[in-house]
Amino acid sequence: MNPSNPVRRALISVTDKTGIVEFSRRLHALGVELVSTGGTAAALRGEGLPVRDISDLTGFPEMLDGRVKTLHPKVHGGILHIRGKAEHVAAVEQHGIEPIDMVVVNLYAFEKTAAKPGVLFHEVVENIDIGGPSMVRSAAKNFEDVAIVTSPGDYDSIAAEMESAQGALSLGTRWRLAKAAFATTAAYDTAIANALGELEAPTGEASQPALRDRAAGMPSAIRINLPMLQPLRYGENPHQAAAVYTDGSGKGIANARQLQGKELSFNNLVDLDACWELAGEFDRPAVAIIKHTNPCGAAQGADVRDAYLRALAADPVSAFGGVIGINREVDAAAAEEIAKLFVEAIVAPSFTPEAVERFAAKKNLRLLQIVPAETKFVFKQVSGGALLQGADRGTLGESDLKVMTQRKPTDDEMAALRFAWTVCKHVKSNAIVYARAEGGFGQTVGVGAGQMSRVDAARFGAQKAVLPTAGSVAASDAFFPFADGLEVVAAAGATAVIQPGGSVRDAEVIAAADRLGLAMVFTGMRHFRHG
Ligand SMILES: NC(=O)c1ncn([C@@H]2O[C@H](COP(=O)(O)O)[C@@H](O)[C@H]2O)c1NC=O
Repeated sequence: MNPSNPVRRALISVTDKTGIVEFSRRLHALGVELVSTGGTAAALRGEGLPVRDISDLTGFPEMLDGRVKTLHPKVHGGILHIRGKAEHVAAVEQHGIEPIDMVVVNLYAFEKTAAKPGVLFHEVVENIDIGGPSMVRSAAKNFEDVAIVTSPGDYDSIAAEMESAQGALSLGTRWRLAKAAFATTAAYDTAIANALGELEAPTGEASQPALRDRAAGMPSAIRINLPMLQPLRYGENPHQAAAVYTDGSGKGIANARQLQGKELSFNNLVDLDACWELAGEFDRPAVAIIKHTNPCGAAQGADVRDAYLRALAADPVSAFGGVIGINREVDAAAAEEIAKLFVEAIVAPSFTPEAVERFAAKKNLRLLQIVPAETKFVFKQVSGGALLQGADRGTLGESDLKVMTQRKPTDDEMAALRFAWTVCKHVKSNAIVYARAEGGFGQTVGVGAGQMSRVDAARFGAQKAVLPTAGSVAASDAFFPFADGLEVVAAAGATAVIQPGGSVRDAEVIAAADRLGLAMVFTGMRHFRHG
């Protein structure tokens, strides 16, 4: 096909019929013959469009419950022959094969079907499209002569281009469509392999439900298929290339909507993810200010402004140039305060128009509006392979907390301990978090992050504290192997401690806590965060 060879015949076979009538109408107006499979033909005919049945083109009925409709040499020969090759043209003429210049296909909704609660095994299998991907691949391979349209989002621009070019499409457009088509079939097969990989073996019974036996465990293989959303200027450092990729869900940091500000950097996205995850832990208004993935301040408050001011007060020096995560809509009062500080980026579920107005003067400040996503797995690449683990969704129930000391925490201490423990989960190991809870609203006091020894984490957290550590509480992401870390915490003036417990020297550590007058709670759960 070239500009002087317009599309004469289009084969249309779509499960998602969005926009197909309007697109077909425009093709028909350009003189294109419409050939279609059962349901699609009915939909087009129902709107008064002249359609030729696929069975008329193949000379064969659609059969086997739709398993065989377009799987025929008259279809694939019509798509695949090279128009400029005499032998190909002679062969199709000899066999009465009519050229198909455009294929419009979208596939059986496999993923949607497989995700249906209570779906039967055979229903999942039946929704594996065979004929559709075959046509998509044939047409994409022969992009020099054939156009392949797989996305309803392309209908309008394709029709418009054809209308301005006497029914033809440029090679550039066909190349772009072909690449998108192969990405579509790759993603489709990935989805099938992923879904089937988690199903129990078939029993042959018609009523077998498609249960996922590994729903709570790990996938049998990792097949990642995430298209690039946009290239980034560079990675962690300027000499590293980088880009951001999307799962297409429209949720989470990768898909957050940027309302204003400079181009996002790799480090911005990493830090935004960290602060959103932390702020999102709390039901009350909460703000997390992050530097290098660790919180320099995190707090709850009566409203967003209050939470922000309390988070900032925890370490205003480190907060300079940080990123901020907020778990609530940001209003004008909060924006007014936040705009006084130099920060790189802010992420929140929404911003009032007045808040957006307040930020508008800060042209470089990146504002991101996010739809929360539930992260199921955390992926880490290592040389020669990868590690996959369930996301750290561990939370504390009432019965998980065991008071180990003679003194029980007061209600205020307990509120602060719970807050400190939640923040600690988001701090690089070894982590000690000092916190307090004025009026029940948690606030970090000092954060000792990413130290090679727990005793250093306890020391640095206290040394860095701007707010008084006297009267605070402390959380430790893993057990104290010796009493020394606990002694540092007590020397800093903390009155209560929360930690997993489980050390062979727990008895020693508990005795030290009693000797120092501390209240200490065990959680039975560790929150290491290595990287
Ligand atoms: N079996 C075949 O030959 C075949 N040819 C096309 N399809 C699919 O049938 C669907 C459209 O069916 P209908 O036009 O009947 O609604 C499309 O999603 C298309 O990808 C087929 N179905 C499954 O493999």
